[in-house]
Parts: sequence; C-alpha cells; structure tokens
Amino acid sequence: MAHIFALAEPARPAYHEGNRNGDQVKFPDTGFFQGFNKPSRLEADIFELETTGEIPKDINGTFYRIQPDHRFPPLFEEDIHFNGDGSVSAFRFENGHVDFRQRYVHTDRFKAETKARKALLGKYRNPYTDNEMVKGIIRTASNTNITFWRGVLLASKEDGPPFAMDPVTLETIGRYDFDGQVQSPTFTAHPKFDPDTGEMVCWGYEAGGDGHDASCDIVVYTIDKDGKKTEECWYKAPFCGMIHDGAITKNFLILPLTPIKADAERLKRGGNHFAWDPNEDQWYGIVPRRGGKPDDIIWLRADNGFHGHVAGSYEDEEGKIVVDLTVASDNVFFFFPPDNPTPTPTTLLQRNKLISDTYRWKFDPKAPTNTRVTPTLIYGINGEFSRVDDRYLTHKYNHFWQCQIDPTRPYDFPKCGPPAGGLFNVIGHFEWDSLSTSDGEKKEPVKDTWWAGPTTTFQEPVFVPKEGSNKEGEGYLIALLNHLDVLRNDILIFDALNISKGPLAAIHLPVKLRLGLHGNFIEQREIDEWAERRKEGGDIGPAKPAKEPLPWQKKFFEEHGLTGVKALEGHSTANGRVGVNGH
Ligand SMILES: C=Cc1ccc(O)c(OC)c1
Ligand SMILES: [Fe+2]
Repeated sequence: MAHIFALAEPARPAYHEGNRNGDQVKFPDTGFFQGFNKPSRLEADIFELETTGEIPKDINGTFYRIQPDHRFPPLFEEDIHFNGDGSVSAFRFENGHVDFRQRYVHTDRFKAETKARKALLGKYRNPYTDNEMVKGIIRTASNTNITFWRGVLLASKEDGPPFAMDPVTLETIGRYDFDGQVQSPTFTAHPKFDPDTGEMVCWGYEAGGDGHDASCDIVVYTIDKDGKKTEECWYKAPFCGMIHDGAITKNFLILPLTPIKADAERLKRGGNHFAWDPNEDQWYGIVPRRGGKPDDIIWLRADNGFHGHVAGSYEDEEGKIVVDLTVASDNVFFFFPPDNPTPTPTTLLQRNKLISDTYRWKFDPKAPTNTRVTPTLIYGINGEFSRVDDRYLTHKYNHFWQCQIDPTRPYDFPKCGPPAGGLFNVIGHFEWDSLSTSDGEKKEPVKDTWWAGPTTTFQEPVFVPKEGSNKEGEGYLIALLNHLDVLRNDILIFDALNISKGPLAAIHLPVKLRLGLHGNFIEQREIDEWAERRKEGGDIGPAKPAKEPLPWQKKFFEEHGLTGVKALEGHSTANGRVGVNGH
C-alpha cells in the first residue's frame, strides 16, 4: 500500500547537488536534521509541567537556556546545527511548581527570512553564500548563550551583536548596543560577570571589519554595574582563530585562542568559515582588566588542542593566574576539517573518541609573549560544559560540575542511533582540592557521578545556590536530559554536592527540545527588582534597542547603495539620504 505521504507524481528531491531545490518545506536528510536533531520550531507555553518527586520549594527563579533550531530548511543540504536560529526556553520554578515558555529570538535574520518564508542566509558565518536580498544584514542567529544583564536577557552568538529579550515574556526587544556604547561587529557568547563589582567583562574577536573578514582584531570591553562602558581596548591576535570562552580574575582577562582558523579567501570562495589547523599551537592571550593598552597583551603557547569551556579562574597567593578549562585532544568541530586533509575527526563517531580532560593552568602574567606553558594539573576525566558556583568567580574555588563521556557504560545504539551531540551519558561533580598532594601522598580524586541509563544523554547543567547559604557548592544542579529513544526531554534536579545519589526530582516535558548550548539560572528576586527599575517610569526605564546601524553596515550601505536588506526594509541610509549609487 502506498505511504500516506506518497504523491501520484513523485516530488522533486528537496536538495539538488547540495542546494535547496524548489519550495517544499523539507529539511535535509542528514544527521544534523533527522532523529533527535530534527528541527522542532516550537514556540510554546505550558503551565504546570508534570513532575516526579518533590521539586525543592526553595528554588525560586527561572532557568533560561538557548538552542539552535533552524526555522526554515537551510539553503545548503550540508548545513550544521550551529547555524540554526536561536530559540530560548524558560523554566520558571516557584514553590515546587514549574512552568515552561519557549520563543525564538527575533534577530534581523529571523525577520527577513520570515518575510520571505524561506532561508535567505547561507552557510555558517559566510555572507558570500547569502541571497542578494540580505546583503548588509546582521547575520547572527543569536543561538549560543542567554545571559541576564541589568533586567534584560541577552541572546548571543560570537559572530554578531547580542539581542535583548524580556525575561518574562521572552519577547525580543531588539539588537542591543548598550545604549550606543558597543559598536563592534562581533560580541562574545560568554560575557563574564564579576560577582564582587557587578561588572560585565566582554570581548569580540574577528572584530576589525564586518565580522566576516578573518581580521585579527580583538576588542575588550568592561561595562560597569550601572551600565556604563568603563574600558575599551583593541588588541591583535597572531591569527584569526576562535576565542569562544574566556576567564576573568581580579586583574586579568584570559582569552584562549583555539587553532581553528578563519580565512578571507576561503570565505570568498563560499567555503567554511573555519578550518582546523592540527599544526598550530593553542594560545592564551592575557590582558589587564583595567587601563589596558594595545601593546599590553601577552600570548602564551602550548601544544595543539581544542579549548572547551572554562570552569573557574582566579589569582593565587603568588599572583599566578589559575585557569581551569577542558582541552580536547583533537578537532571537536569535525564539520570544519583542515584545508589539507589529515587524519582528523570528520564524523561524529570519530569525535566521540576524543579525550577532553579538564586542565588547570597557572600562568605568570609577567611571562614574555611566546612563552611555552604546560598544565599544572590534569583532573583525569573526560567531559565538557563545566559549571561552577558563579558567586565564587575570581576567587579560589573547589567544586565544578560537568557532563561526562563514559564509553564503558552500555549505550543502546539500535534504539538511539549515534548519540546526537555527543555521548554525554554521565553527570558529575568534581573537587580540585581532592587532587592536592600536600602530604606527599597521591589521593584518589573525587568523582561524584551519576549515569542516566543507556538511552539518555545530558545537556549543560546550571548550579542553583541554596537560599540563604553562601557556602560554595551548597545548592542544586539542574540539567536537561535527552531521551534519545523516545525523542523527549526531562529536567533532573540534583543535590549539587551529592550527584551520585541520583536526582531528587524530575520535570517532564511532553515534547523534545533541541540540543542546546548554554543556560543560566536567575533568582526571582533579581528578575523582580530589575522589572521594577525597567518599567515605564522606573528609575532607569525600559531597555532600548540599538537606534543606528553598526558602523560596518553604514559603510556597506554607503558603498553599495540601497540594496539588499535595506531595500527589503524600505529604510533610508543612516544619514538620512537615500544613497542609491551616488545620489
Ligand atoms: C562551542 C560552541 C560554539 C562555538 C561557536 C558557535 O558559533 C556556536 O554556535 C552555536 C557554538
Ligand atoms: Fe560556549
């Protein structure tokens, strides 16, 4: 019998020679778009999610997290997860109850594509692959992190500026330029918040031109707790590599430069934004947090590796900079292979063979540029997505939490297929102090872990401090669990200092979310206080979206006239003239 979707005339394939073909709304038949990775595109509100066990009543706030979720079938069949539109989930915890909300970030890209009812932007961070209609657009999909800053959520991706959203309704306010103070084309997805000063320390790399030209310019900003930009300094990188996460101490910002490189010519040819360079070092740029000048940056170097995320960072008693982060042994971004093929991971399966241990580096801020460094400690675990008790950032700390990869545990391959996003089948709590060998004896490091079974994997956890306690690590760990067999998600809540006991409670979603990147838990007290200040007539008033195009866009519109996205919007150019070809 014919399948119910069968047509009398066979439909044309949705992709021809790798390019989108015709108007069928059909996603590629590739690993990035099928099974657990199938786009969901869901915007939803669910009041009173189903639960098992008792949700701790002292959790009062919202767990925000963000996921890429392609709104439209991509222009190119080989498109990747990281190119999907940002979609934000909010889990509001109140008195043992949990409500769910999910909305897209309304980026400029999202608006233009909605109007056209189809994808207009092409490959990840390559404007040369875009439809002519969107030339000059801010391309970012804002899909990597969702942070809370002075009463608004900032959805961010490192290829563009952040977009502000309302923390309660999740409505997009618009592109956020910090009241005109931040004009760089790119902005990190990992801004750092100093818990003692209330400052945001942030940066952009590939920041010299339009953000897609492989420039080696790095900009570093500090915004103070009142929203005023207090520092801006421009530095040069030795090459245009990725600076995804960073670390702060009281006096320094550390920028890990990963040897996955952009190349202007490859971009012009319509190729990948990045290519892994297996012969390049991993570099660490160190700049002062206050009064930095372009010449102040020092670069320390270590053998090739792929930086993951930072756990904690601080200055020790000797003034050394302690930075803890995962470093993988090979190319984690298997979809960005080297320009010249070498034996490097090119499939998810090969990627799962990578080792990603957690390294403790101690950097001397007085070391000359090009000094070679080696780690002080290696924890002896394999994982990613480290989190700490954020109240201890810039201070000596002990505890961190992380998703673990344990290939010795059974995995139900027939039911689940290759583990979407990586085999993060265990969640764990670790203690640096357990590695110390002050008495000369080698201790067995703490590995407080819990395995969730053969059909499940974890997404990045968040730490929630226990109400009324300042003790490091006292609180809860909350993490999304992927059911890879039945295509659904749960949220598990653990006692953060006793993970191996298993979850205290679970929250059940009736649907599948996407594989997300990052999230943060915000206390209700904080959300309410800022809502009061941000209301009409409040002492600072509503957050305002950017009023002007970015400098690179103004230049682009002046050079190219009123084409592309400007024509689409029917706008005049920034200076009020209709600048078509010299008029
Ligand atoms: C490691 C994560 C990472 C780095 C760069 C990206 O553009 C991204 O998009 C979701 C994610
Ligand atoms: Fe990240």
